[in-house]
Amino acid sequence: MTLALTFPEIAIKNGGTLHENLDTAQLVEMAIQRSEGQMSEHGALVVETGKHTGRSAQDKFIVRDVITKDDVWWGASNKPMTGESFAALRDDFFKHLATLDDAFVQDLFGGSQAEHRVGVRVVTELAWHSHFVRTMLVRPTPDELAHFKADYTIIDLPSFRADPERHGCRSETVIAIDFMQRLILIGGTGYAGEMKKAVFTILNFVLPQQNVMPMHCSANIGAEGDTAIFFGLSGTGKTTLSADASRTLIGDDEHGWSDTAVFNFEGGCYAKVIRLSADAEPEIYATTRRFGTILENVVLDPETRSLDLDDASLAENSRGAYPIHFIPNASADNMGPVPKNIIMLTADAFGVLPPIAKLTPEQAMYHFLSGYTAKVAGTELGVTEPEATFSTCFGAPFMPRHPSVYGNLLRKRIANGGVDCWLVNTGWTGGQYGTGSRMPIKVTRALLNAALSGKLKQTEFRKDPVFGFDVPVVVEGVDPRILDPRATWASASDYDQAARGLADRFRRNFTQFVAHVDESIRAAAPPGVFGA
Ligand SMILES: Nc1ncnc2c1ncn2[C@@H]1O[C@H](COP(=O)(O)OP(=O)(O)O)[C@@H](O)[C@H]1O
Ligand SMILES: C=C(OP(=O)(O)O)C(=O)O
Repeated sequence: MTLALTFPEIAIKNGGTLHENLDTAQLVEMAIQRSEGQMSEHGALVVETGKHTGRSAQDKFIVRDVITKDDVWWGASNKPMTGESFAALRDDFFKHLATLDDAFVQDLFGGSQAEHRVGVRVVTELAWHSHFVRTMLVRPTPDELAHFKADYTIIDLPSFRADPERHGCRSETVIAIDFMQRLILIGGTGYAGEMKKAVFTILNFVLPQQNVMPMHCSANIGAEGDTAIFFGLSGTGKTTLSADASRTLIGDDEHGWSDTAVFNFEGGCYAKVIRLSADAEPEIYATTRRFGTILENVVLDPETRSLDLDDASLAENSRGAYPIHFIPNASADNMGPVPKNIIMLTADAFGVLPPIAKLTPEQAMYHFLSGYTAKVAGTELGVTEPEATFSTCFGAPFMPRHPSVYGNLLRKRIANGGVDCWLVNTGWTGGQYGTGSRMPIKVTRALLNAALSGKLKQTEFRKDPVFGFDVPVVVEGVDPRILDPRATWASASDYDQAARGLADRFRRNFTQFVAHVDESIRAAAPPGVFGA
């Protein structure tokens, strides 16, 4: 394999400056000087990303001809790019870089467990993107920096405009990964999240070969040293629910499960801040009022510099990025023991799934491969209201290998024993999106507390006739009616129809995995018999 790019190859305009490894204060100052953003009354850096307020999922490519075909899963999420197109793109990226007066470089790690991490050199056009990526990834110690070796290079140029004909892409936006050159090119988008998701994609490619399960999940640790992981697609509550004053936060979005630990890939969190409530999410709310936090697409009063977190006029997907230690009680080393509980979060826009259900190991594998949820408005370009989707592994856009690779790793780990699995609906209750309402965060937290404390599995369950999993009948501190979604709908027959419709969708979606799993997993499909 070719090594990652080295500095001399990164040339900017004659006499221009390559700012290497600037710290937070320097980057914030430069971002403000260059009018990339403004400071809020409490010191957060507030920036706008223009039309790019979410990931450009359709613009992500993997170079095809230099890796063996079987290494990559060419599902809808991974589009192939020829080596020729990538070469042209790479040339044009370097030409574009050479027109810039300056650029920023950060040397960072993806991965907190030293034996499983990758060194990433991130070259950005914008000071605030450099600040973002430094906030989000794992910052090397001075000694590690002195000996830093980049395994991968990311070049991130929002002002670059791709040419679909010449570069073999779809639009002026491009995110292209060449695993052999170990080079990632991100152009034509201001959405900073693309950089962190690119590192996630790298680790999702690399870690299965090291027998580590990479996961789109958050993670925290209870008082007894019991780790919980929360799988979920964007917007299902990984960040919200993992920040819990009674538990130690490992991370909010991307983790590895090795033989010895659950470890965060990152060193920061990326929270959704639209309509953020100080009451329901106090720890996250507090980060919006601190120097060092970056707020993307939050509306700022130009006179008072106060924030309006309720104003979605710039974006529904407004975000706060902050280093993990801004959350009180975060783990010092971004790691915890192997999990005792696995939570699968789903934002069910049909409003038919119960707020919590207990899964057998086979059902857990079935739901992991299915990845049913709703895409939440704004998280991907073009999504304006919740949209039902099956995103395998609860993170299809970031999984370069076949889902069965991740599924088999999960299965092995669950089979080692001592893990309880739960499905949690953070989506709609009392009817589908439009009629019902979003599950109250307080209810979800109460149910999670009961599950994680070990109390919930001791209570009485009923078997759900449509979905086949076990649903608790009574949980202390929770209105029992909300536990039974059918009882929350105005019309039970409408519920039955919607539930059977979702069960059908599950079965249709799963046909793609049938050949990859054994009969016990196939038998974990929703029976869908209610009222039949
Ligand atoms: N019951 C619930 N559980 C979790 N989040 C909820 C719930 N109801 C509403 N929300 C909102 O949904 C969003 C979840 O976003 P986030 O936690 O960032 O998801 P993720 O980290 O999975 O992308 C937040 O804006 C949160 O306030
Ligand atoms: C950053 C992202 O992930 P999440 O929404 O899960 O935080 C994203 O999907 O763009």
